[in-house]
Amino acid sequence: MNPARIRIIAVGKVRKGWVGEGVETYRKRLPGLEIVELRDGGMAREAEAISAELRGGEQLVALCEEGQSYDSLAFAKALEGSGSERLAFVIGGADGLDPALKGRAHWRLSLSPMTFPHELARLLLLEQLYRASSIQQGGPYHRAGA
Ligand SMILES: C[S@@+](CC[C@H](N)C(=O)[O-])C[C@H]1O[C@@H](n2cnc3c(N)ncnc32)[C@H](O)[C@@H]1O
Repeated sequence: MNPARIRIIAVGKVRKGWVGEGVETYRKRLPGLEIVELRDGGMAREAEAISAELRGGEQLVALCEEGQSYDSLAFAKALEGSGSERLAFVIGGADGLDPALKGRAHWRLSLSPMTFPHELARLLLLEQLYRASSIQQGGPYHRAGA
């Protein structure tokens, strides 16, 4: 997996230091992956800002509880299957993502049926992206069931 074809577009800042540390740890392990932070300000405005941020040819992956869920091996495979497509993983703010935006997403991805604060969703997504990259490379990071 080439992390440079992945962007995370996230509404809201990471305010908790310990979450920020985790985000930075995994971001460094995924060189080239870009994180774009957008201001929070209501679902409709946020949806406009997200749409304006998306690049032509980039596939929108909306993070939402009700999306498709995977185990880590299947997620790694799904990412591999997306070939060289450029992916924008979009994380909503406190109000969540606009339903119309989710409706036009190429892929709706759930990290769990439970709801997480956006900061934790960012950290969990990064960790799973790193895990997927390690699985694809046959690295020792992923030990299923361990
Ligand atoms: C606090 S949550 C928003 C909750 C909001 N009440 C809702 O119904 O969407 C903030 C963002 O984190 C992400 N998120 C939270 N839990 C998630 C999960 N289990 N799977 C995927 N994304 C999640 C989503 O992008 C969501 O828009």
